[in-house]
Amino acid sequence: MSKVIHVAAAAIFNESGELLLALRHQKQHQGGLWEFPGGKVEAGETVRDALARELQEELGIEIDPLATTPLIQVPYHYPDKSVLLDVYRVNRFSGEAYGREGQPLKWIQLSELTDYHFPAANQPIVNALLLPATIAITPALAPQEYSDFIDTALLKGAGAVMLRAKHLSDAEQLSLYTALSAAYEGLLLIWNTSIEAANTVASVHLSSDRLMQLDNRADFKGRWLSASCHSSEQIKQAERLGLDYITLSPVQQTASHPDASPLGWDEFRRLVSETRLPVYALGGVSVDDLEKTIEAGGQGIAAISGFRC
Ligand SMILES: Nc1nc2c([nH]c(=O)n2[C@H]2C[C@H](O)[C@@H](COP(=O)(O)OP(=O)(O)OP(=O)(O)O)O2)c(=O)[nH]1
Ligand SMILES: [Mg+2]
Repeated sequence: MSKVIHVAAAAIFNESGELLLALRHQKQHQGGLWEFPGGKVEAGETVRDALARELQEELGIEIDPLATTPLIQVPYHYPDKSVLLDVYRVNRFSGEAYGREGQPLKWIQLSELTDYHFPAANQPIVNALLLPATIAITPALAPQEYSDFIDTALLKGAGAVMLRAKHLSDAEQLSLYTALSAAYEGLLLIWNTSIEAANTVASVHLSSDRLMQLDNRADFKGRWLSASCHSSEQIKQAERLGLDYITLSPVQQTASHPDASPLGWDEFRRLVSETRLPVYALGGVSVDDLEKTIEAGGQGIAAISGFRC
């Protein structure tokens, strides 16, 4: 097995909120595809220092390495090499970016990201950029109470809402999901449901049992597909099926599942480091844990409490 190449890469945003892409030269590995600027971490260098050096060498810009935020780590095996892409968000830089190695650059809107062709390892990075940092999960409510919950959750900073309404029939849940999607245009509304009931809704979340029963994601092409994971085996299945993201729980003791033993933050960090998928911390966590979650390599947090009145 050849050595893993550790790569520091950057999702660089300018003041207008545009994202910088660079085109890899035809003769490079994964040539002719778009990339997030960066390069190999050298011996004795921290990843953030490597990032600052690469951005200076490739783009002629200066960054403060400590002002960057971890976005995602992607371990990926190409047939000819294994890489670990260590991707950071960069929101501040000085100088004007230009292709110092002759590579074309492009500032794009996030909404255009899916129009570009990237190396296969970049799919989780694209997802991480498109997904929010927080997901509010609905408690069991009467159907007419969900829009109040969503209004409050959005005010409290929720970036997406997961409809989890197991006390309602599949048909009731589907009509609720349909009505709420129409009422909250532009909101990522995720339906926690079964493979069979999922119909054609835009975003489906599976329990870990349902995840283990799924063979492939062909029926979910072009839609968000995610799952709840509690173990390394389940995470591997989610990765094998090419899911878009997962929740990992319970990170801490939680009133809703008092018998489940918590993973703790060290185990959360370890499990996250083994997968390329974006991971939300779930179970006994709140927005107050967001910074800790992101430093531990997570995408963000998912929670019920903390998003209610
Ligand atoms: N910088 C960067 N590399 C990526 C991305 N996606 C992806 O698979 N890679 C791979 C391609 C390369 O095999 C490896 C690192 O590329 P690199 O820019 O450091 O190295 P290079 O191929 O330019 O070669 P070198 O001349 O710097 O030695 O990571 C990405 O988005 N950005
Ligand atoms: Mg490079």
